[in-house]
Amino acid sequence: MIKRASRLPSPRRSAARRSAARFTNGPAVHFRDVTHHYGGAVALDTINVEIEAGSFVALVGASGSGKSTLMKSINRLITPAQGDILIDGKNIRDDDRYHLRRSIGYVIQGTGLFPHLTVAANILIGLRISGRDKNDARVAELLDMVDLPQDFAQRMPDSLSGGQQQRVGFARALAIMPGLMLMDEPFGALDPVTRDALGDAYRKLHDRLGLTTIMVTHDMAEALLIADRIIVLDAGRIVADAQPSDLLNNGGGDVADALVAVPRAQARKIAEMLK
Ligand SMILES: Nc1ncnc2c1ncn2[C@@H]1O[C@H](COP(=O)(O)OP(=O)(O)OP(=O)(O)O)[C@@H](O)[C@H]1O
Repeated sequence: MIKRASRLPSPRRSAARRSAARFTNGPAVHFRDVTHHYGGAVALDTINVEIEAGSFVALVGASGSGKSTLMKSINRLITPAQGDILIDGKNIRDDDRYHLRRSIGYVIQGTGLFPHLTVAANILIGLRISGRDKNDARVAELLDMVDLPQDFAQRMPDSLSGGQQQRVGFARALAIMPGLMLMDEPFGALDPVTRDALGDAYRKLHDRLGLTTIMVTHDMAEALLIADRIIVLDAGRIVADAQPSDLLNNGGGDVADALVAVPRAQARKIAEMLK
C-alpha cells in the first residue's frame, strides 16, 4: 500500500504526467449521446464525455452499471443503439471494425491467452493477424517491457503463474503498438501483492509510452491509486467524473461517496494501527 500511495497526486507527479502527455501518441476519445439497450433494459443512457489524449481513466460503478458495455462500444464489440464515438475526431462507425480492433490494445481479466501457443506466439498473434512484421527481437523487447525473463518466450502459458500470464497479456496488447489501451478488470484475478506490482508497472508504461488508457474496475481503491480521472456509472449514466483527490474530498455526489467510503475507512483504520 505504501508503494501505491506514492501514486496519489502530488505537484511533482503531476508535472511528470503533463510532460509525458506532451509526447503522447494516445488518442482522445469522445462519446456523444451514446445510448444502448439490451431488449428493453437500458445499459447506457446518453453518455457524453471527452477523454483527453494521454490520460488514464478508470470506469467504476456497481455491478450492472454499464462499465463493460461502455468499454466494449469503443472497440465495437458492441454497437450502441444511438450516439457516436470518436477516436481522435474520427467516428469509429467509419472504420472497419476489425481494422479498428487491431489498432486498440485490449486486456481482460484472466488474460485469454491461447493455451496451445507458446508465450512468443501469443505475444505475436495480433501482428500475425494483421500481417505485420513479427520477429524474435520484438518478442524480446516486449518481454523486457513487461519485466519477464527472455527464456519465457518458448514456455507455454500454463507453466506461468497468474501474474506472469497477465504480464504476457499486457505484452500481447502492446505488441501492436496501440495508442489506446482498453482494460477490463485487468488485475481482477490476481493476489493483492501481484496486483499492486503489476498496476504500478503498467502505470509507468502508460506514462512512458504516452498511452491513453481506459480501465474498468470494481475496486475504487485501485481506481483512486492508479487513474488520473475517475468516471462513476450508475444505471447507465455518468453520476461523477472527477480526479481522485476530488472524489476523496466528497466531490463526487452520493454514489461516488458510497464507493469511496470503503477505501477511506480502511486507510483510516490502517493509519490508526500504524500510530
Ligand atoms: N448480453 C446482454 N444481454 C442482456 N443484457 C445485458 C447483456 N450484457 C449486459 N446486459 C445488461 O446491461 C446492463 C449493463 O451491463 P454491463 O455488463 O455493461 O455492466 P457492468 O457495470 O460492466 O457490470 P459488471 O461489473 O457486473 O461486469 C446490466 O443490467 C446487464 O444485465
